[in-house]
Amino acid sequence: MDTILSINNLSKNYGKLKAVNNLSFTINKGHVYGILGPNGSGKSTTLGIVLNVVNKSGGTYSWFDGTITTHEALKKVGAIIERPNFYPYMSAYKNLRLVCKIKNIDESKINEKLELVGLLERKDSKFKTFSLGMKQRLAIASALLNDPEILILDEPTNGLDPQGIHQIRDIIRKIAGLGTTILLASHLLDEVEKVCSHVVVLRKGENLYTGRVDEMISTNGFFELKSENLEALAQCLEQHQVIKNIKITDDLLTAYLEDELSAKDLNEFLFQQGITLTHLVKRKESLEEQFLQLTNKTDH
Ligand SMILES: Nc1ncnc2c1ncn2[C@@H]1O[C@H](COP(=O)(O)OP(=O)(O)OP(=O)(O)O)[C@@H](O)[C@H]1O
Repeated sequence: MDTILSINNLSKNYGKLKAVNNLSFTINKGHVYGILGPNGSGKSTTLGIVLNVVNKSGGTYSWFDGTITTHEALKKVGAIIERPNFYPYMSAYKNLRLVCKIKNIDESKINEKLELVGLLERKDSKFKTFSLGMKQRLAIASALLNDPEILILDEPTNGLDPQGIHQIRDIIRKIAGLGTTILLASHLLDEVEKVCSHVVVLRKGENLYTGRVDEMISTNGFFELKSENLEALAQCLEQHQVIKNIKITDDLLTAYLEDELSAKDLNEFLFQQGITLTHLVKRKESLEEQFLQLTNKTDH
């Protein structure tokens, strides 16, 4: 598998503050990666380091297996790490034409990228007439002009209205579908869940989880159960080997699983013990619950 970026034990200190603490992860071609963490967890600092705008304190990173210099590598990277900034009185098209001139890119790409972000019809409108969402989409088009190997976005939907958020997420998925690797930083769990295939979870600069988003839900899940006799139900479940522990809240019993157990098998087992359920739902923790668990675990 082609490696786009590998980060090894990367650290950044601001005085005593460890903004990034011994962080390691690898980005492979063709996936959508999320760096997920609350505000101040070190997402922007990490992006700043690999984009060569923030100096690291320790560790290493290498682009494209270290086969080319960082300077050359960054020519294959499209990044938006600040609010989009273009000339307000110039049209979208003319702004992108200027970017092409500066970066020595063929102008023929402009229409294709404007189309991709849904702005082709507005190409002659002045930048200052654009909504925030349109400005962000123009920034994405601009970052894609040189067909980068990877697109890096820092909080791409910050400040946008629901429709704007939806459009940006659709565009990110579309770009990924065309084969571009994506790395996005976000503090929004559902954004990562909806857009990314892989995630690096950060808290106070430390890596709490790295892996596939779907595998992050690593537990076997739990059952939510109700019965007219909760006491008897609880006693019965305690004898079941696969039930790890039980929690009762009002009339709802939650039974956490240590191993695989189907709803059918549990229902049969309870019925044989003379217990009739009035409610049976099998659930897995959402990424949000999992994320909260991960962040709580290290909260001393
Ligand atoms: N130039 C700086 N000088 C001192 N401290 C800094 C500097 N830049 C960032 N920090 C601190 O480093 C930590 C990580 O900040 P960073 O911006 O990387 O986090 P983040 O996860 O991107 O959060 P946000 O979404 O709020 O930007 C924070 O505690 C922040 O205050």
